[in-house]
Amino acid sequence: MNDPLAHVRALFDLDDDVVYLDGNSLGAPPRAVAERMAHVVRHQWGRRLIRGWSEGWWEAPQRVGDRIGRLVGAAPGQVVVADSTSVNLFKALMAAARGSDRAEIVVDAGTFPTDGYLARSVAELTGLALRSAPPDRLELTERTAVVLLNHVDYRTGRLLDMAALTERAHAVGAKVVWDLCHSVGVLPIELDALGVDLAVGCTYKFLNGGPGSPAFLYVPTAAQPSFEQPLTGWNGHREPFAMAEDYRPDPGVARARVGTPDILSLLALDAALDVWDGVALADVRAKGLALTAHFMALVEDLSGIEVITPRDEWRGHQVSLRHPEARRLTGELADRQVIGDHRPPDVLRFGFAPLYNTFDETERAATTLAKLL
Ligand SMILES: Cc1ncc(COP(=O)(O)O)c(C=O)c1O
Ligand SMILES: Nc1c(O)cccc1C(=O)C[C@H](N)C(=O)O
Repeated sequence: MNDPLAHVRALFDLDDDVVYLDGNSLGAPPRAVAERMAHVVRHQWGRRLIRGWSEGWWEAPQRVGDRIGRLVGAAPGQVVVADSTSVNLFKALMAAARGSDRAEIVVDAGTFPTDGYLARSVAELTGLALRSAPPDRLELTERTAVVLLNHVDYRTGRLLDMAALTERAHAVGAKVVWDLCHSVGVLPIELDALGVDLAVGCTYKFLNGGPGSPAFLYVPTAAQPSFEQPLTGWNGHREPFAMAEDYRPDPGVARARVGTPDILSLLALDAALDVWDGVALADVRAKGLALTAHFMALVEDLSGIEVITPRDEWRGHQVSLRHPEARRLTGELADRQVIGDHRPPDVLRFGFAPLYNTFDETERAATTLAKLL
């Protein structure tokens, strides 16, 4: 395949003898990050000290949010980078559910656990019921206040139809919150165009922000005045430095902020996002589909292996294989420098990051697995 992204791998600090197929859990470090962090620590923090806050740090959650907005089809002023995905899920679900005269929150069955746990807490706090339903049988009705959906399933890699499901939720007057953890940086997403109500996602996977890099939250402009999130910290205040007694939320997306941002992680993410300059998401998508298709073709007939990732284009950039000895195989692959991961009880997961993974690596991983089996 002609690979328009072949040159991007050189922007990453990777060892060529390691086949890294776990970028869907923790992305690889872009080389620019180490250099930028040294600059931030020595020059911004070191020389500017407290003055850093008025020299770009304070606005960084919105500025970096706008950079992510470009990857998810959100016009400027609608994405903030802050906190963890879990915390942002809580803000989003509470804002969507509280005050509703409807009866239930719906979450897709097989959701990543934190989403389900938080939906449960929000249901308890708001007095709504929580119903878990398979994505192809959601059965949304006028009773549904909000539905929480994982765009790409962390276990199987299945991709949901965001356009159709958002429309279905809206047809019954329900709100939809999308978890984009496994789809941001994978395929073109059109949050504004589809009229998505709220979305969250993490930045340490395909956005390569680094371990624990802050998550993002999308609140569309039209919904901002009514976005009443429960964590009314001073960073979300209209005039944080007025130190006022009463909480008055910022009129814009900054109302989704809570406390002091983790500037070092945020600026590491900012540096990591540079690798996306000049990259077309359509190319990323095409290569991701090709890498995963190639890998599936190489492993599907191996003894004891069942491919559980969809073969059609309704998949993200991971391939999940079921095998009774998944845990042992994942460990033995890692011993041979092929890094994937294991999800209990019996799933081997391989994430393909088109910015740095190659077809040669795909073949090395498949050959190593074949030898082990
Ligand atoms: C779909 C999904 N949602 C949420 C999370 C958790 O996010 P965090 O640990 O940033 O709260 C993850 C991964 O950890 C995930 O895969
Ligand atoms: N967030 C993680 C962490 O803090 C440690 C180890 C792994 C993770 C992950 O991101 C797991 C990932 N969300 C998954 O899809 O399983």
